[in-house]
Amino acid sequence: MASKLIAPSLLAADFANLQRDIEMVNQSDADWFHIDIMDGVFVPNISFGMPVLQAIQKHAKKTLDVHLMIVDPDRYIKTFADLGSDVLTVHYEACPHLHRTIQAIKAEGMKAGVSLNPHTNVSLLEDTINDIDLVLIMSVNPGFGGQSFIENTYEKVKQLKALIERKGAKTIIEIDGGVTNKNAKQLVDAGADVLVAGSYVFKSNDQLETIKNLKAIVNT
Ligand SMILES: O=C(CO)[C@H](O)[C@H](O)COP(=O)(O)O
Ligand SMILES: [Co+2]
Repeated sequence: MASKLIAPSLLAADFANLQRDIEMVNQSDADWFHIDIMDGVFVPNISFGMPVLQAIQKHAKKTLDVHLMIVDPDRYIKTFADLGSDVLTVHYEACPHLHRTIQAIKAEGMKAGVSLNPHTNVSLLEDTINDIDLVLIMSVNPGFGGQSFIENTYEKVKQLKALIERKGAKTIIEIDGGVTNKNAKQLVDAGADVLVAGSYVFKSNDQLETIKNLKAIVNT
């Protein structure tokens, strides 16, 4: 069985000490950097944009997992490729031509991710799942870190896993929002492959130890 991955979300990092926090992730047992881009339109919050991502890319030594919470993401696919994104995830709810968007992400050499809001049913990916490299299931409403995990997520992960298997797809499943040591094991048991953790990692007293423990929990 492939090892399960941990992706600390820099949304919860100390932006006045961003390089320090990036180096912490570089040295940790974490696998990916999760980077949340919010436009204040698709979600009711603005996070950061291209200059900050450029600065992150200069120091980050692991996979850049970029989560776009923006309207009309097609406009910026090439820009995010040029900024070093390895995985580029768009929201299902923001893409009227999802199939075209997925192909455009892949054409730029990135893995294509599609994220589902808590209210969006997994079955809507029936016709695109074989083209999607990663599905990101939101386990909170997107826009803010530090929110409580929505319990219905376990059921959604199971439904998505069943869809992937039924279609013979190679898609991996990522979970984002309110992940802690309390729900991590149950999420991987339901079928998750990658867990994003923001506040749980960065607000802890020993971040390296927190990541190490989370990684151990999901791989036992
Ligand atoms: O996409 C996100 C919010 O829209 C963040 O990735 C997510 O909230 C992670 O933060 P936390 O672990 O603190 O919930
Ligand atoms: Co995110």
